[in-house]
Amino acid sequence: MLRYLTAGESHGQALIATMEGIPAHVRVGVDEIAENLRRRRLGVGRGARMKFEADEVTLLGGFRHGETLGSPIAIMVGNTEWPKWEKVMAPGVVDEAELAELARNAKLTRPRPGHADLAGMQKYDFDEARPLLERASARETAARVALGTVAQAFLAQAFGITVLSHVVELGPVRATRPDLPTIDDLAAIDADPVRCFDPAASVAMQAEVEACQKEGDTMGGVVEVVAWGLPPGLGSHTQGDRRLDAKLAGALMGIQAIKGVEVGDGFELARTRGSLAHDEIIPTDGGIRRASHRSGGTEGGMSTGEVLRVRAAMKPIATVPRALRTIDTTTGEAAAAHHQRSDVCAVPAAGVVAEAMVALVLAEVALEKFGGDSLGEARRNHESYLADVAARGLEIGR
Ligand SMILES: Cc1cc2nc3c(=O)[nH]c(=O)nc-3n(C[C@H](O)[C@H](O)[C@H](O)COP(=O)(O)O)c2cc1C
Ligand SMILES: C=C(O[C@@H]1CC(C(=O)O)=C[C@@H](OP(=O)(O)O)[C@H]1O)C(=O)O
Repeated sequence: MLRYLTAGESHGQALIATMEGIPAHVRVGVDEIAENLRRRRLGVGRGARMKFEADEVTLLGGFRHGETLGSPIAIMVGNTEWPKWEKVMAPGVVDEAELAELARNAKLTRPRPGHADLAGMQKYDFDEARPLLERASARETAARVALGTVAQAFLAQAFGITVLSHVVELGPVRATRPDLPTIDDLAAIDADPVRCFDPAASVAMQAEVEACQKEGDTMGGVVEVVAWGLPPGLGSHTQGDRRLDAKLAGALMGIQAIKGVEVGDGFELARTRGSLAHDEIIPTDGGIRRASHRSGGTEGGMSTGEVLRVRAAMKPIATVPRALRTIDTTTGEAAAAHHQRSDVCAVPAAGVVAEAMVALVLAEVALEKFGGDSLGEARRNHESYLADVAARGLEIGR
């Protein structure tokens, strides 16, 4: 069983991520985690904070000599900007004078439409947005990317699974994407400023972000996560909450600002006749293959053994510089929503977060199917299952 939690505020001292269930002997180090955190900060449209703040990774538990121990993992991602926020975010009691000073300077009483500010103030009984936005902020996704890196290392080393992502839409611009991207297609995607496969679309997307920034506006978009090397049979048709599709949708919708998820051709399939919507099964030498790849690699809530493809739609950033209408909660009067600094577009970064979430789901369902307290045990269980599937003439031809 895989379970994980994150803690920590956006402008707090650090984020903490813990995870239990990853087998022993998975090789993963600070450098790999730091590299994925670096990827998460990239992309056209990210705000000023991404330039001056750094993620400081410390492995606090669950690792020894570059490998997992099979014990609970604890990772800390430090905020280098903490000294500037020590007073505002002090976890301990602060004296009355200091509290009054903070209130005079920084009370956020004009909640932003589209962010957690207003619903959070209503629900948690706060008279300003600061205590809400701190945890609602997507800064938290750094902790999930750290965990996702460990999940990715486990998937690669135990089963040969690779998980990557790319941007397929940014605002109104759509990329012409390959029906079935290869690992090579997406391996170099970080070199593109919007992490897009299609060079012409990338140029148009960058222009769109620039125009948006000039006009004091913000943007959303769509990312696609692709996973290669899955065996058939991860997830289960037997219960709604065990369906791989349900787990993927839940995990992706758990990312801040994600408002829609599609598995495979998703909504497009709803507009297509059955004769053209499904992936026909064709015999090959000693096995089977599919004539198309519309399902995205799941059927009946289980992986089919084909390439997994899932997309997530991100709404535009809520902190719109051309401030939106709101109220001042101290007076009840109409006001402009608070705005200090912000990303204009964080879709390329959301792709890296989506990769981490898909990897965490795949690690969970793979552990459910194959178990294993050590990497070797998980690997053996996987190999013996594949050998059995092949012996029954049902091997997936590649
Ligand atoms: C990587 C990433 C970066 C984000 N950056 C910002 C930002 O700079 N400003 C902002 O207002 N929202 C940003 N967001 C979105 C907010 O976190 C999100 O709008 C907020 O949590 C409300 O979304 P929800 O309605 O889905 O919870 C970002 C989201 C992600 C995934
Ligand atoms: C810090 C990160 O993203 C932040 C996510 C975020 C939000 O509201 O979600 C708002 C911005 O922070 P601030 O309001 O302090 O400028 C982003 O920079 C990060 O991704 O590491």
